[in-house]
Amino acid sequence: MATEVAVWVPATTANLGSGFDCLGAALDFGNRFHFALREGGEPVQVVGAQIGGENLAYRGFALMYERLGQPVPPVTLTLELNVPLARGLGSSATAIVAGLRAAHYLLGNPMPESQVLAWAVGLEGHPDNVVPAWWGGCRLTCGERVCLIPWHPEIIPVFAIPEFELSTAQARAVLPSQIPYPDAVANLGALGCLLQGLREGSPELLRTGLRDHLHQPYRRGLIPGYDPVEAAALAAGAYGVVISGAGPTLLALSTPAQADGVAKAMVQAWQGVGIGALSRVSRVSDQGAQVA
Ligand SMILES: Nc1ncnc2c1ncn2[C@@H]1O[C@H](COP(=O)(O)OP(=O)(O)O)[C@@H](O)[C@H]1O
Ligand SMILES: N[C@@H](CCOP(=O)(O)O)C(=O)O
Repeated sequence: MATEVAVWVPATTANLGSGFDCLGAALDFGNRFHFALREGGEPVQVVGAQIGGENLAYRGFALMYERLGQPVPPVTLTLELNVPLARGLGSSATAIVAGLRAAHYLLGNPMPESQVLAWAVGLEGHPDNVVPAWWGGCRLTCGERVCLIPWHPEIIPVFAIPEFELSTAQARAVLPSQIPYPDAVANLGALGCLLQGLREGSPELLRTGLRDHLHQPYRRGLIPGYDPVEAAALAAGAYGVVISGAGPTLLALSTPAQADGVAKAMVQAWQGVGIGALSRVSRVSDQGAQVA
């Protein structure tokens, strides 16, 4: 039996506007988690980075042993993090997927992959970052059904990542428990347009499809600078701007030719309201979580 394993998991951008809690895409950067079993000592030693809250990589790791009725072995966990924490780029999903995948591997892969994925989704609470992190690509999840959504290669995701954090828990706390019927209907139409727009690379369909009525109206107030950053991206030629995951990172979809200009405009707009930000011109990647 192996006693150590490394798992790489991609960052994700979830929701993509109208696909709240069901649509997300894997990106071309990610986190690496190395797990080495020990004979004894404290349950977990973490090396490489400090996580503000609970270490969800260890939580996922321990969950696998618990579900199989086995004692959780002491482990040294080494983190190589490239996904910023609490920014809406799926950091928690990388950790959960890595923990479960690592423990599953070390136990000899005894469970169907679909069961391990379901446990990962259960721990995160929604599938739209965990599922693309697991499989790669852009994925729509509906119950147990997962669809690969074609992503036109001329659509470039451009991220503006502000210096402040916003936890997913905070961003979910502002959502109402009920929404008006017209808002639900508007999102049904928008999601249809978005999926078609992502497939065709159609600017008109993307503009319509990125409009959301379920979460963004309630969350944008948590993101100082949202309005000027959105306006700057649109003026620089973006198809639209949405909150990446639960925020505060903002995602613009752009043509390849305009991507660098959109990135620069978004960062400048954030700086204009006194908030530091970094940009990242990314790609949707086919590569899901990898055990090495
Ligand atoms: N890379 C990581 N490794 C371990 N635990 C993590 C990691 N990223 C996030 N977490 C845990 O998940 C919690 C929730 O993160 P969250 O606000 O959902 O961030 P994000 O939106 O970036 O996924 C964090 O407070 C932390 O306890
Ligand atoms: N659908 C979730 C997505 C959270 O993604 P994260 O990258 O912020 O963890 C939500 O919008 O709450």
